Amino acid sequence: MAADAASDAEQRTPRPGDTSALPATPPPTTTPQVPRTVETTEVVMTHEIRKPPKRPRGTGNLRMINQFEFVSRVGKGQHGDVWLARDTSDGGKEVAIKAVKRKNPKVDRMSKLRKRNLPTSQHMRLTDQLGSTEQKIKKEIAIMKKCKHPHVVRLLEVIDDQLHERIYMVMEYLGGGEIKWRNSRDEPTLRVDQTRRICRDVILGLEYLHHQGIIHRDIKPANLLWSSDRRTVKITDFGVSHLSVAQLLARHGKGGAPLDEMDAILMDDSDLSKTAGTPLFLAPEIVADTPFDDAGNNSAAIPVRKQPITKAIDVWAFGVTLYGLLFGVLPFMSTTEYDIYRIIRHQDWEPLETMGSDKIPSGKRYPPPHAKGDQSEGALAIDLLQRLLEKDAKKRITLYHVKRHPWIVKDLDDPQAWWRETELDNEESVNVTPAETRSAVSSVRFRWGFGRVAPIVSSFVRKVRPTRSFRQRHRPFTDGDKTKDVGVQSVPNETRSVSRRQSAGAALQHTRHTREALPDKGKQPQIHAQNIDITARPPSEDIDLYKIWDKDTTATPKPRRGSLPYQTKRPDMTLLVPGLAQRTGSALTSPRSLSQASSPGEPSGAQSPHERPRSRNSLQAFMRNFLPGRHPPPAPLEASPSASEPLSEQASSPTSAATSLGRRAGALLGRRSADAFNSHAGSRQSSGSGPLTLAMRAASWGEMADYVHVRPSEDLTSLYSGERPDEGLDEETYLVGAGGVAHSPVPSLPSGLSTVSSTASLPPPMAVAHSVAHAILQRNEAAEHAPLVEAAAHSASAYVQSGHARARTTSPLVHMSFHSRRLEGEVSYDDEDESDDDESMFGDTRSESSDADAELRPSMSQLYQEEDDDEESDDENFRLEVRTRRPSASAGELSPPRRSVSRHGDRAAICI
Ligand SMILES: Nc1ncnc2c1ncn2[C@@H]1O[C@H](COP(=O)(O)OP(=O)(O)OP(=O)(O)O)[C@@H](O)[C@H]1O
Repeated sequence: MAADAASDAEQRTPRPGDTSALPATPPPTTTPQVPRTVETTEVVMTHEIRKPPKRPRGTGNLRMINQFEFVSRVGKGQHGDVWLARDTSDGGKEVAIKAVKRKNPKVDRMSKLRKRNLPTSQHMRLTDQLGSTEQKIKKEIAIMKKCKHPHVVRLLEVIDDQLHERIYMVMEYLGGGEIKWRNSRDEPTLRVDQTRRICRDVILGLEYLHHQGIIHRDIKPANLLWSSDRRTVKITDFGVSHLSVAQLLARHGKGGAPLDEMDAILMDDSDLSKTAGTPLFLAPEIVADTPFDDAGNNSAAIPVRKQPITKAIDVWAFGVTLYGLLFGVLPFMSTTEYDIYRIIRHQDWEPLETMGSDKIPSGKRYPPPHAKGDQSEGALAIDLLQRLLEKDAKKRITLYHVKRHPWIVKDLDDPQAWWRETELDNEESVNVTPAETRSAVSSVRFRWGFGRVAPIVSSFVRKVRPTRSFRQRHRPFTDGDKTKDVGVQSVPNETRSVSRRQSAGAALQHTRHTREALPDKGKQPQIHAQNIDITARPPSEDIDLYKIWDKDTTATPKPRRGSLPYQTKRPDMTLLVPGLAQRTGSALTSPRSLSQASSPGEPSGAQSPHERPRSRNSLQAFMRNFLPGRHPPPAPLEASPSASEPLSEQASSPTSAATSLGRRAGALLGRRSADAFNSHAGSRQSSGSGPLTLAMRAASWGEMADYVHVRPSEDLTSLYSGERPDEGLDEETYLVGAGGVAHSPVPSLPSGLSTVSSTASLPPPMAVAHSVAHAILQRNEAAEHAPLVEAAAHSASAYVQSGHARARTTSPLVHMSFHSRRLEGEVSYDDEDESDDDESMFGDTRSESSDADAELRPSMSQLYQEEDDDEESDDENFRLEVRTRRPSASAGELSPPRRSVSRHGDRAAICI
């Protein structure tokens, strides 16, 4: 009996390479005439931020958003941090909350820079417009709302905090964290059988996603999370995922929702042409963009050109992941992005001798294990990898067959039962109706939509800061002006739909594109099937491993024009986008610590005082840490204050408050020169009772006291909130105030240029301009740069004098950075409240320095453009940067907050 069962099981279990043993392709999904809409998730959409309840003293002071209490940060993503939180309305149930900013200029710019280095596609224009942070968040939420599966992380609630322009995505919490698949010696940490179990979970999750028309696009170990008991693995991070309209059409056919009513953004299949995901895990068809190889030959040896981007990219990424889990390294490795693309396209992979932490022999790839009839653990694994890492997407194994591969089911007592139990019930498949799609997006509001006034109002409300009046150009500040206390008390809870301003063109294009592609209802699935691979095909039909792999695909291709391998570029270019740690090499904060300082839901104590706050909220957290007793000043300039002395007490003594706070500001943040700071102690004393006043601030920069307007209420917020951070200060950085140039405010760094005294008799704007020019000239010692630099300085000056900028200068105005001996930057007036920007990102690794490019725009007024418009111009070239710093509240006449770009060209970045 047992023997019969065993032989039955053996018969049922396909042998590796025995294609006949693999189950037949599943029958096509039956197409319902009128697709049934199944509400798969009950994601709560919350637009109201409730005031946290008062809690008795001593019961903790954790930050709350509605009923959720933030506990600790568990991860950091590109768009925001992920927190462990407790749902106080549900017995303290643990949830994960991803807090993302709707707009992230830094990420957007970086992705633009990156995008320019990538192969373009016919859809690039459209996808460019769809690539904003806001757009990604929308898509991620809309996609996650569709998912309810044991192996996909669930979205539970979306909290839309309009006031702070943040979205909180409340998800189920996966306490086991990311899969740790290798140790520091690049050895695998998982046993082979553990890897197999993980794979089974991933296959089920992926199969479900594909069934829903969702292509994940970023499958990798980091996006696979363990449950707390480590029994289950779930797929997370839908940041670049895609909901394929073609796939949905294939499922629902004619009965599907009319496309032109569907959301253009969510359903745009042209989005697939974007290179998204993690480079090392990208499929060959994503990184291939021409029908020719890099040597210009129409090479049949490379079978992956111009292939449609389909769900097969997830299968490839799963293959790379499996390889990583088994061997502790990835199959295709390189230090540069360009090179990795070439390797993925052309290079073969090799298994290591053993796999897993239990070091099971893996065997060789050639001859293929199936040809030898080898059914060992290693042979089966290699066979599966061969099928997964098939460069030709058409020949790549499908998930249906992965699920039935002998290695996957090797340790299952009853694979048939597993297949049966995990089969997706077609009847329960999700359909996306127009209404559902609309609500998936519009229920999260990203802009207020009440006409033309809305942007102005919302912009004002969200940008206004307690100590900043940049937005109040029509209400000049006076000392008695109550508007200094303007804060944001309440925000109308509008429920209008998403503004499509940014993507109106995209929607239009999409509609056209869609209609052209779908001229006739009856042909819909077929037409799309030409572009998008929507049907599972048996992998056995045309897979011949020898045929594919015996071809010589290792010839080094000639680099294409416009896509130079990274290494071939000028070495100094790499200096233009260094990490902060590389650039500063000093007591300044590292990029990591800086980034970790940013958090909307920062629980107290989570930040170090050395970390720069990025937002008003995190600034408050920072300030808490800044209080005496928490973190002693690292480099006291004077005698340390009593650690137990509270801030308020210190503030009551003007001199001591000013001195001690100023000292901490200088020492902790490394922003100001110790010498300058001390030499203006007198000014500091005039600062009144405020914590760190403008007087102190100005004094610390060598500014003249005459220009200082003291506002007692001003505190450190004015210094940091929304202003350009000085995290990038290094020996190449200068800060220029009306009174001169302060160089190297970090004491540990060499000081070359100290002040420019010759500007004392000039009015502040001119002084600034001259200071800039002087500083640059001194630094560069390059006379040939003089005209350019002077032109820049004068233009900056004209800008200031034209009334667009402050009439008076009370704080460091000019921030210049020399990234390298031949520096590139741009001229831009940037009011972004995105303090995590740093000038390095404006360095363009591709642009060649050329005097021909070096010109300032004649009219600075042209610099005033809409925020969205200037994104375009960012792309053009990157030369010299001039940024407008946010003035403080008492800065007098203020300019409207605008930013834009103009160019000219020497290698300096100037921030005004
Ligand atoms: N539901 C969750 N439970 C537990 N930890 C999570 C959860 N979601 C994310 N994390 C942790 O937070 C980290 C960041 O998650 P996120 O999805 O933001 O990653 P990312 O891919 O870098 O982000 P982004 O989409 O912004 O690029 C993850 O690597 C993981 O460690």
